[in-house]
Amino acid sequence: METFGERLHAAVAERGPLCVGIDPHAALLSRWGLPDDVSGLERFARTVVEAVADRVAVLKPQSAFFERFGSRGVAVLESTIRQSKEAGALVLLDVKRGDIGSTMAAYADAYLNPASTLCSDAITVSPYLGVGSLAPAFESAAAHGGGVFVLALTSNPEGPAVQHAVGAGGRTVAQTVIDEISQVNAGARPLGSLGLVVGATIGETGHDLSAVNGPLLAPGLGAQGGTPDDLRAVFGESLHNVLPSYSREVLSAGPSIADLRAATERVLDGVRTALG
Ligand SMILES: O=C(O)c1cc(=O)[nH]c(=O)n1[C@@H]1O[C@H](COP(=O)(O)O)[C@@H](O)[C@H]1O
Repeated sequence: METFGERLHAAVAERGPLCVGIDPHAALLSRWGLPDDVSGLERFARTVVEAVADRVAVLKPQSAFFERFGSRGVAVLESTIRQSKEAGALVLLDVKRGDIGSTMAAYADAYLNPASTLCSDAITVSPYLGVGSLAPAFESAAAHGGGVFVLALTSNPEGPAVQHAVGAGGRTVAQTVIDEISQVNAGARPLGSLGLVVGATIGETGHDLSAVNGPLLAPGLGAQGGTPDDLRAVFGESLHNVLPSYSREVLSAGPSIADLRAATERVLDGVRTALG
């Protein structure tokens, strides 16, 4: 069985280093002329999948915007995951889960076990109950060829108050997360299956990402003010493992399929140049 790291490496080699987020904000539904209900959600997600799932390496549906419509929204999420995979994109489900280990095992079953209708190629998780509490997700990912992206240095302005806090060993909380994930990924070729989330907006923070040996998801580009030029300062020597992620910057080009594709091409060109 191929690992997620192997599959992601191949997808990026074939399609380029880009993740497009599917974030059906109420404001975007309105901008696209769609109702703010489950039919609008369904049209929005289907259009994004039709426009880009056959050309981008990774699609990242943001679960919150589907959950907002209850079980019918989750049913749309299930079809979005299925259709995206069928068109050849890897699906990174953005759910940012994190809980005690025994509960984490149930989340892993929901999102990483092929028996589930929500099974995705990878998920986002939050490490603030301790990286060790995420072990059931790491184990499920390893068993099923999936991936897990752990929040390390997030793109929002509130992040540093927690993530830059220095612990007993003199390391920041974020560096502890980075180091623990690096240990699990050590030795994997061409890339480990555990990723980190590091926002493109954070600037130079002095954190050491050189040993991660896994994908570095970089949200915060576009709508949150991050630019491809910022990536060098944030990632330094680890630029080759960066997976830039855009949601609103691309989505606001819709509902025209051609315009969504053009926006995707434009951001891909921008990040290719920046990543070198
Ligand atoms: O895990 C994420 O993807 C994530 C982490 C982070 O630090 N910042 C961040 O913005 N995100 C997500 O990335 C997307 C960003 O959307 P845009 O700002 O529209 O590109 C949202 O779905 C966020 O929830």
